[in-house]
Amino acid sequence: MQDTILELKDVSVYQKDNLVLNNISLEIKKGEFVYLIGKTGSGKSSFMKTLYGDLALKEGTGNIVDINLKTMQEKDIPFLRRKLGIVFQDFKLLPDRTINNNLLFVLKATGWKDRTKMDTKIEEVLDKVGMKTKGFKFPHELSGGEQQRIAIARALLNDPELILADEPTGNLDPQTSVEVMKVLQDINKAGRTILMATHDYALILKYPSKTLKCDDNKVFEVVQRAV
Ligand SMILES: Nc1ncnc2c1ncn2[C@@H]1O[C@H](COP(=O)(O)OP(=O)(O)OP(=O)(O)O)[C@@H](O)[C@H]1O
Repeated sequence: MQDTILELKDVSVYQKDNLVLNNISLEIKKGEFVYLIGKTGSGKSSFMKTLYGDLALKEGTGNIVDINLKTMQEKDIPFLRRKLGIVFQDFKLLPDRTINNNLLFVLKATGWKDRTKMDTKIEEVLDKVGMKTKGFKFPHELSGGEQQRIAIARALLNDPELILADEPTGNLDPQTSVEVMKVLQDINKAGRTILMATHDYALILKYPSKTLKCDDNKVFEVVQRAV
């Protein structure tokens, strides 16, 4: 299991009683950058939600960052989330506090106590996304691309073994999308595993990588044609 970050066998994903995805078997290894593509409504978000414990795994077996999704209980979900970094399309920053305080809030909520260590960590993650000088600002004082970089910094706070990014460039213009993508690429080059759901084929062409597709209730790997 050492090099395997995610392994699913015969997994089915349901929304209420509706079958969204069927018979998913796949593996993601440490260090990979994997895209998840598919039409609107094909099940990308439902797939991601199963991985971060928002949808229970009812059929099949799954292991993610050494946690068994099948036997995991409600009380184990915070532990799972701490081993994952999750990035959403709409950033989800707290509007009533500065960037530094957004990050501090997450550290405190995940058990950090030492203020000096917290400040050092915040500086480190802001530096990784090129936002070291913006910590004093409020979210609404930043552009969409900057807010997404902060959301990526937030995802890095607890050194996650896997980053799940659900349409991280969905609200950004093409140029800003490329800038955010460069940040994700750098993070991946530094050794972190990333699974990114996206509609953005231009990004995939610019940064080709292993690609999974949701279609017709299935998830399968697609081979990219050379361009
Ligand atoms: N909370 C819910 N309750 C019931 N059905 C849902 C719920 N969320 C999604 N679905 C259904 O599950 C299917 C898959 O939706 P999902 O959001 O996973 O697709 P998606 O590929 O992420 O779409 P998009 O690209 O638009 O975000 C759709 O048919 C959708 O209507």
